[in-house]
Amino acid sequence: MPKVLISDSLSPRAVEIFKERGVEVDVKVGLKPDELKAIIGEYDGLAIRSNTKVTKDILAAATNLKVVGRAGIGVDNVDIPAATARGVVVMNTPFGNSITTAEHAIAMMFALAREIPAANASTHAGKWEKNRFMGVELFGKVLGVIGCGNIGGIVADRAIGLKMKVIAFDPFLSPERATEIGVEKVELEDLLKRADFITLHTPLTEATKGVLDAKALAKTKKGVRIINCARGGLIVEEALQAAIEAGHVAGAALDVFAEEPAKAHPLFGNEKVVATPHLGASTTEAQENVALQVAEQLADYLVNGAVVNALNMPSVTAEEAPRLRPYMKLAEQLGGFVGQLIDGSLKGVAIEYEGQAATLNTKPLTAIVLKGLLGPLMESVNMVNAPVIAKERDIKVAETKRTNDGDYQTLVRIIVTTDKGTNSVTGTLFGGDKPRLVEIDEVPIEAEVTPFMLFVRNEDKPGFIGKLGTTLGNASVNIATFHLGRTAPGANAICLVSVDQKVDDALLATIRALPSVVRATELTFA
Ligand SMILES: NC(=O)C1=CN([C@@H]2O[C@H](COP(=O)(O)OP(=O)(O)OC[C@H]3O[C@@H](n4cnc5c(N)ncnc54)[C@H](O)[C@@H]3O)[C@@H](O)[C@H]2O)C=CC1
Ligand SMILES: O=C(O)C(=O)COP(=O)(O)O
Repeated sequence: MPKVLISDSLSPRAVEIFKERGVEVDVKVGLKPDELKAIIGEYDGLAIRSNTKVTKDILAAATNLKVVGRAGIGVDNVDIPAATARGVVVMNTPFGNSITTAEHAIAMMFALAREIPAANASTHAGKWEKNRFMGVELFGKVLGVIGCGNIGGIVADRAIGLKMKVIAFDPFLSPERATEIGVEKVELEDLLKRADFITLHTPLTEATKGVLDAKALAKTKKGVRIINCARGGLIVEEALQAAIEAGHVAGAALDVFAEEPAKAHPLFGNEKVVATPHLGASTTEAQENVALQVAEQLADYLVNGAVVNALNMPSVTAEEAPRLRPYMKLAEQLGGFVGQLIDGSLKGVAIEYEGQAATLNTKPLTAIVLKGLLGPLMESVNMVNAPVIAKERDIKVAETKRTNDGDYQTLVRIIVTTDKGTNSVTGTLFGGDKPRLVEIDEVPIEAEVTPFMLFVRNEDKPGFIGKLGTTLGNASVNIATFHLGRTAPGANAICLVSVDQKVDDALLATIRALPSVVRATELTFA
């Protein structure tokens, strides 16, 4: 039974779902990094929010970990490249808390415009300072949205309802989408110059880090108010403090901070600053949504192999997973086969899906072909990191799909090019679920992949098969199956022998020395 650790505070719904789906679950909230590191090796899955930092160090200790599920959106607390390198799938729940977070941004905008937190504190203190607080209207003001994705789009929609003029800076926002949601797409410079309120809704990345720095703040309108419900690192906090103290920025509402938990901060105590402790996603509704989604996604992956909302792997729906399963086995075997056949440095892989195979979601199949192919050539390759490794090494990967009018209803063919030549292998599924090789280097053959195999290319001459059989017999190697193929009588022939044990180097050398042998390769499959 797979085992999952919940290491941040999640709605109890998550535990119920894991149990219903046959996943064992432990809840340990507030672990220190060393404590998490000491126990993470026990778990197949980890469910987190923003508190748990899934660092390279933690991942190195996570020897059984297959998946990290973020009950929420931002994954800047997960080292995704390190997770990918270790084959750990990272998932988030991209929509569950977006309305809630957008509402928090709007609430923060009102709080700033009407100084509600300060007025509230003063009134509770019995001061009745009616003349001290003078707000500004939102009506007719320009709201600048930096990052107009899910949350930014919802904020824009609500702000338009408040009769604000919304302008957005987002290089990935299409003009069509901008028109659809009623915002004016602008450049950052323009936004900074025109906005009365600026709200941030980008992820924290190298490109967005410090997007509001001293230089950017200097370009803003005097009296601008700034709302950040995305990530603290988007604003250079010292620059914001200076701009507030200089009277240029009229106020800031911050839900997130560069260092969290933020228990002491130079901006704390400043009446122009409204602060909340990363509450953007904290509503009952959003927490139910994200807990339910993350538990379903993790359980689906660990139990059925379905991949939803993964940031480092192609998706596989729960419906597709059972259909894909025999193909995954076939694709991995074909990749592994050709990976052991090739000689020279890999340049390109072409994967052809024919017939039924062409109707499938082939992205995960291609990922597992690459895993099979690269596995014999390097350490620690898995389905998650294989496409990244291929890209890093400049190995061109091409997929083609075509309907098939040949002998087989379904075929997967892998053609690998190296600096020394080309090898190919083709397979099908017998009876819908049993992988079979049907062609090696364009020579037809019909064979099952077994743990120990011997591949021989030979001249098609009488007496060769007997000699090969005797050589194996003399070495006490038992033959399980013997498959032959040739393009034409007397032409190049191949034989694929399944044996009960590994063929050692000395025996391989004897086989290579047999007359008619062109090449002999030993193949192993885990
Ligand atoms: N305060 C809180 O509790 C919460 C905070 N968040 C934060 O909000 C962020 C946004 O969430 P979503 O809207 O769901 O994400 P999203 O992916 O739907 O939208 C992000 C938008 O930012 C844009 N973007 C990316 N790089 C950019 C750049 N360099 N300049 C301008 N725009 C850029 C993207 O094109 C995209 O449209 C999350 O990454 C997370 O960090 C999310 C939920 C709760
Ligand atoms: O979903 C996000 O990105 C959030 O920032 C929410 O964070 P939290 O789950 O409340 O720690």
